[in-house]
Amino acid sequence: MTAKILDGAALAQELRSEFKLRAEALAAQGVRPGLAVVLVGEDPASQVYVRNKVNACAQAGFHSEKIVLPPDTTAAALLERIAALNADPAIHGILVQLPLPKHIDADAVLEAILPEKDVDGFHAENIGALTQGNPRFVPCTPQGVMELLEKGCISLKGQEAVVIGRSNIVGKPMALLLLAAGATVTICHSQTRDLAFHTRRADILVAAIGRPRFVTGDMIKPGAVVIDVGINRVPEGQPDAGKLCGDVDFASAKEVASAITPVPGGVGPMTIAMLLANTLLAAERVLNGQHC
Ligand SMILES: Nc1nc(=O)c2c([nH]1)NC[C@@H]1CN(c3ccc(C(=O)N[C@@H](CCC(=O)O)C(=O)O)cc3)C=[N+]21
Ligand SMILES: [Mg+2]
Repeated sequence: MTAKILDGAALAQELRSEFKLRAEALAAQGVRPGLAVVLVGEDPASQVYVRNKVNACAQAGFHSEKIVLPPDTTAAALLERIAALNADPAIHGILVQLPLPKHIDADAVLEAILPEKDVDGFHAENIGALTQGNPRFVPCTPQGVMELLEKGCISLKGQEAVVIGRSNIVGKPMALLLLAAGATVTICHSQTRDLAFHTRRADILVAAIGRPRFVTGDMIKPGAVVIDVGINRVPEGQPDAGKLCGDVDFASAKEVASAITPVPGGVGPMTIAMLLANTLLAAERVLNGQHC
């Protein structure tokens, strides 16, 4: 058996065409959705991601602003920029690219973004709302995974879902969304005693570990749905060294799973699509006077 591919690139493209129409409808009512992306420092990977986000905005007819600050920017200076964006009526969504330089307290920065402009869904108020089952802005990567599962007609009610990774950005919100959808959820992490014991029980397995090709076919239950959130470089000495790969060893996993997301072309493009979705939502809420 070889797994069905869950094509995130194709679904993201479909969604982005829909967003373009919704943006035009909003613009006709006098509101052009606007996203500000703030990058501190010169990390090459971050520069690529930020460029992709700004390009996606342009393609969908959104207004966007890219704000690039030097690596030695102080927390105070960054907070000042965020305050200005909070007050800017042309900006509906604010994204501060992570990771931030070590001398800046990232949590304090994320809390400074107005919750109604927090299109990443990282503000404590938005995480709290998600936890209580009244989601406002949901973090983009896990939300993109839910869209892919829905598009693939993968039912979650009563299913055993196992998430590897407990980050605030992916693992924890992913687990909350799967729980809300009726799955029985296990969160595994670096201190989990017998990881393969858990992964082999999973009907839905989400890998968000940050280790190239870590999850191999023998760790997967036959027929499981495998979601690969990892974005890594293939280490030297392995086939395709230097290319992009996920946290899942695709070659062995696809022989065991019933459905699987590829890297690239799986979860990554969906993350960007959900960023646009959240920005639209923020702009629509302003138009409708719903400040949540
Ligand atoms: N505040 C904040 N919000 C984020 O959402 C955020 C962040 N910081 N910091 C970094 C991570 C990473 N991330 C990705 C988004 C898209 C792809 C993506 O489109 N990947 C393509 C490949 C891109 C390539 O070729 O490098 C794919 O998987 O097909 C990857 C990674 C968002 N992040
Ligand atoms: Mg994690």
